[in-house]
Amino acid sequence: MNIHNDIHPTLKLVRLPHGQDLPLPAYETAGAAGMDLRAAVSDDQPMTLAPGQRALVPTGFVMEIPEGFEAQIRPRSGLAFKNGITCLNTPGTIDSDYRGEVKVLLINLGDEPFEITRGMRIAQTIIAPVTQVRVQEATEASTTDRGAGGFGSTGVA
Ligand SMILES: O=c1ccn([C@H]2C[C@H](O)[C@@H](COP(=O)(O)OP(=O)(O)OP(=O)(O)O)O2)c(=O)[nH]1
Ligand SMILES: [Mg+2]
Repeated sequence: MNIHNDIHPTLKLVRLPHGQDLPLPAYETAGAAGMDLRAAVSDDQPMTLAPGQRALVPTGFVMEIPEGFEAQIRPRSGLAFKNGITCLNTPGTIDSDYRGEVKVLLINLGDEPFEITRGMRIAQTIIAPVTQVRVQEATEASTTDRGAGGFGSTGVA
C-alpha cells in the first residue's frame, strides 16, 4: 500500500522518432524514487565523452508533466562511482510547461573516455511537487536566533 494514499499523478510521455524502439522510463523496483533515462543516441554513432568533456544526450521523448510538479534529472550513482559520469547541472529541472525533448547534460569527471551507447541508462528522473510562491517585497526580514550565520556557523561536532 502506497503511503501517499495511492495518489499517482499521470506523467504523459511522447516518443520522438529517434526514440521509437527504446523502453520508456520506468521504475526499476517497487520502491524506486526515480525512473531511469536511456540514451537515444544512434546505434552506429555512439557518443564518446573524453575526460572533462560534457554533452547533451537525447532521451528520445517529450514529457507532459502534470501541473504542480517538476521533473528532476539526477545522476546514477553507479556511473558516478565507476566512471566519474555525472549530470553537470544536477538536479536538472524540467518545467511542467516544457514540451521539447528531455535531454541529459552529462560530464565525464573520470580519467578514461566513456562511451554512451543507445539504450544505456544514463540518468534518472524524479517527479516532485513544486510550489509557486507569491513574491512580496518587504523592507526587512523577521529576526531569528540564527540570524545571518551560515556556511558552517554551527560547527561540525
Ligand atoms: O537537464 C535538463 C535541464 C533542462 N532541460 C530542459 C527542460 C527545461 O524546462 C528547460 C529549461 O531548463 P532550465 O530552466 O534549467 O534552463 P535555462 O538555462 O534557465 O533555460 P530557459 O531560459 O529555457 O529556462 O530545458 C532538459 O531537457 N534537461
Ligand atoms: Mg530556466
